[in-house]
Amino acid sequence: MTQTASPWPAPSAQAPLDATVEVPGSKSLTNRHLLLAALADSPTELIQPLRSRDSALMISALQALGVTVTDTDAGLRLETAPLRGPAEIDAGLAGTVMRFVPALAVLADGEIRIDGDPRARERPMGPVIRALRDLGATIEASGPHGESLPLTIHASGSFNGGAVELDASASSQFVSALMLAAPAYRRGVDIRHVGGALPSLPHIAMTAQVLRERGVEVDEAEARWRVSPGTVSGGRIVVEPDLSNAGPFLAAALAAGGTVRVPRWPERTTQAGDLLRGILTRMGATVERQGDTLAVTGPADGVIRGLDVDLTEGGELAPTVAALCALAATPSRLRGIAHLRGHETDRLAALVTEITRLGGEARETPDGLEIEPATLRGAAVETYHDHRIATFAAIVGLRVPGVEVVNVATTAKTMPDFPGMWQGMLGQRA
Ligand SMILES: O=C(O)C1=C[C@@H](OP(=O)(O)O)[C@@H](O)[C@H](O)C1
Ligand SMILES: C=C(OP(=O)(O)O)C(=O)O
Repeated sequence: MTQTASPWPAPSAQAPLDATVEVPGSKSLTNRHLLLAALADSPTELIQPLRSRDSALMISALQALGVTVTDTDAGLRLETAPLRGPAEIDAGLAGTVMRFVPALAVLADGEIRIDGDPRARERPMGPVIRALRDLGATIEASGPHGESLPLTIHASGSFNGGAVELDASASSQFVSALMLAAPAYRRGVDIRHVGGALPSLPHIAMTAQVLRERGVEVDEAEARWRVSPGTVSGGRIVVEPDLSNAGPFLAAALAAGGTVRVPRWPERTTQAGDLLRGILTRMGATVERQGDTLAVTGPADGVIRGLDVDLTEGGELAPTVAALCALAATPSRLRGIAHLRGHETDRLAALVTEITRLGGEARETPDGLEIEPATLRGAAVETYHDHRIATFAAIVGLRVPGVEVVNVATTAKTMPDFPGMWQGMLGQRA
């Protein structure tokens, strides 16, 4: 990871926006389809996939296990082969790589080592490691209970799968990981979540949806998911734009005024980013579909309304929403997001620290944040290798002069050229 030498001066908006922003492909859909391509019975063609650090890490992981990945004009072509080790896999800071790939790697033949960035070694992994061990995997892992990266999987070329209980209250990705690899397990999986509130249910629905699209049988009940063993079909898959990454651009319409449009907004989707339509409306925006485009217009009087919202389903939207709350005229409460403490950084602590640094007022609650109206001032915002803290700062910077973003390059985790796209939205040259 490269650290930019000097902080990026976040541009302030000089006039109301009038922009159309083409958002790159969804991280969550891209990495799911990449992983499924490794199990498919025929080649997979991904059209408009995300090309970013997280998807590059997934591609490298699959290549290390024997999958052939080729660039095409429209995207990527993947052709699989029997999965094999030995392999060394870098998960970076990608939750989708560090959780999904171990569930795939148990199917390979040989020894597979998986490690990541220093922070990746702190992100929760226990439930997925324990579940794979309960199902018969041999995994050596570090950490106090042998439950964090780095890990070594001793795989034998096939895996039984079966029934397993796990606590997914720290991350929905534990459930998605097992579900995605399950069609290739001899007995599939039958997962029960036992534990506290389960976050990010739309992401589990997305996992079920992509499996079904490829011909796999999935049975969903309350806190229980069964995936039958079976063939995963290949074929041509068009990836939706990343609606969570659209978030900062749509939020810009509230922070700066004017209208921002995002084309190719899906009519129906499992992406949690679709929740933004309701959230931004509650904060004072006018949100409308114009054909396949979503258009968000900021409030005519420029006044952003605070809100009390449960983000259990869309935790990854919290930094974007928090930026608008920090600019809002009334108090806000974000609930249901205790698990954000295990994201790229402890996002609740980071948001409180950075809002405070900007002259705002914010505090942590057991499961979220409270943010009060305040007059903000410019500051150099720390980003903690977290792409969404960087985009949080950019949103605030539209309205507050003198905001700088430390290591804006960290946005490359899920967006190839965030500074260029942001300046393009403002009609400025990068
Ligand atoms: O499965 C996925 O693609 C994701 C699930 C969610 O994880 P958590 O349930 O850990 O929040 C989300 O926040 C993350 O950005 C992507
Ligand atoms: C939590 C996130 O990422 P990850 O997939 O690494 O968990 C995120 O992108 O907001």
